[in-house]
Amino acid sequence: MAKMWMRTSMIMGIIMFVYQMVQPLGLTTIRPFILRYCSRYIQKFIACTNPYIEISIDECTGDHFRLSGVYVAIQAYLRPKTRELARRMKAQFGTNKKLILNMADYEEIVDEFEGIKIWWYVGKTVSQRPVASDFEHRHSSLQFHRQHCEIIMSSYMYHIIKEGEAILRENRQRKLYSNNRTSWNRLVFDHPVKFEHIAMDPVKKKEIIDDLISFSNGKEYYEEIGKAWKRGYLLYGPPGTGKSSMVAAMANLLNYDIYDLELTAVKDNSDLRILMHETSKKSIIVMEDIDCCLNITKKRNDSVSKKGKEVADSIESRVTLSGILNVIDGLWSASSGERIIVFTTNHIENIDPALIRKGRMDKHIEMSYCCFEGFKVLAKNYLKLDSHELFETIENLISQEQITPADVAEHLIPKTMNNDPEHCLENLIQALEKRKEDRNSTANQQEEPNAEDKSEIANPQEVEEKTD
Ligand SMILES: Nc1ncnc2c1ncn2[C@@H]1O[C@H](COP(=O)(O)OP(=O)(O)OP(=O)(O)O)[C@@H](O)[C@H]1O
Repeated sequence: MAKMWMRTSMIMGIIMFVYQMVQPLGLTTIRPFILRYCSRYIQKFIACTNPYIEISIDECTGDHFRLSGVYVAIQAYLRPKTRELARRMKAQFGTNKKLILNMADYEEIVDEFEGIKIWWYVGKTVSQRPVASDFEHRHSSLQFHRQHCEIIMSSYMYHIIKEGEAILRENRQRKLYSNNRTSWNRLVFDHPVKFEHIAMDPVKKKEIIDDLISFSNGKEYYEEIGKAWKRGYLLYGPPGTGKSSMVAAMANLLNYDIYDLELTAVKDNSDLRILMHETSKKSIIVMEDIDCCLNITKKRNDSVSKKGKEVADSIESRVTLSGILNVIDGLWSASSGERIIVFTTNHIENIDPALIRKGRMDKHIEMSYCCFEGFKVLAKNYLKLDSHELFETIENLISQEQITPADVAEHLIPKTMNNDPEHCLENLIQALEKRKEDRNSTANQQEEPNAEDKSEIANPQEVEEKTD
């Protein structure tokens, strides 16, 4: 170190000496060169002696001054630390008036990674735009000791970007898209339903959650097996069993957007292709009541449901089964990023098997009538009850009657302020008992004509009289 200082001061001395010699000669033309040479040397000298490295990440990217995704991710990563460590912050209000705090200009905080200290700092730059006026933008700079360069470059930088992106994804305002003929309209997706609210067999529910999570974390796996990163789910079951709620819960679990594709609004296969290619990654594309859509059911003319017939009469969609198959397979192969396609139907028997074969619809999920486990979920959601003495009666009745979770939920919602949980449970018991009575009386009615028939046959005299 001492040697270096000696050598540097010698060189500085020589430079000063040369400069002093040159100055009185008035050699104005070579003076700037000498000065530039000196300042370059000084900069090199500082770089050699300073053991710290600085990297700047600019707020803007490219010639068009677009906001850099990496910069945004870094800001998101630093945000929790900023709240904790910074003395000066800048406040912004995001969607839903959510308060966002970032580091103020020229503020500095310290981060730590694997025992290494990293100093973060926000600076400002003024850039000259080719057309418009000069414009001021920010950069985030990190400083660290030269000896940690390898770890910072190979691990830390990737770590902060990944973490930042995960934070952004979590806080992102999700979107619900609905289509017209060839374009999507966007709304904020704000459905609060989560898997814990869905009434269904808990084993089946866990299986679905595991499947979704392993899909969303499966980038490497899908690459390894050479398959597009896509998954299809078929949700089938009677109305009111929670198919739409399940789609919303899926989107909330994975933090995906929803594209609610109304096939009856799409004129033909080529418009369908345009719509599908406009969907973004990390999304769920839903086609509800797929059996009701035009031209794609198994035996359209004789078995299409009532709703399907009404739709068929009212619009002129020429989307065909092969159009849908092509567009799904095309999307599967041509676009990058994870996507889920969900078909829902009340009549699985009406759907062409080609549309729901494994590989297109990988998982078939039956949404069925409410079981006792499902009821317990609803009782917890609506009445905040984990147990009650009336549960046993309900368990007994619900195992015999077919009642949808939507119907159970309707009985459990308190109708007036005075409705206590017990009253709601009694309402449900009454409803279940009424169903039981109705079922028994229908069964009796069906049996009665048979009894008459038998008695008629049992009395041959009467039969003879009748035939006469
Ligand atoms: N399995 C369930 N778990 C919790 N709530 C449910 C469930 N099924 C239905 N519900 C309640 O009933 C309402 C209607 O359910 P949903 O629209 O999800 O049923 P669906 O099967 O999609 O019906 P449809 O076939 O008529 O579209 C929901 O808003 C929810 O409150």
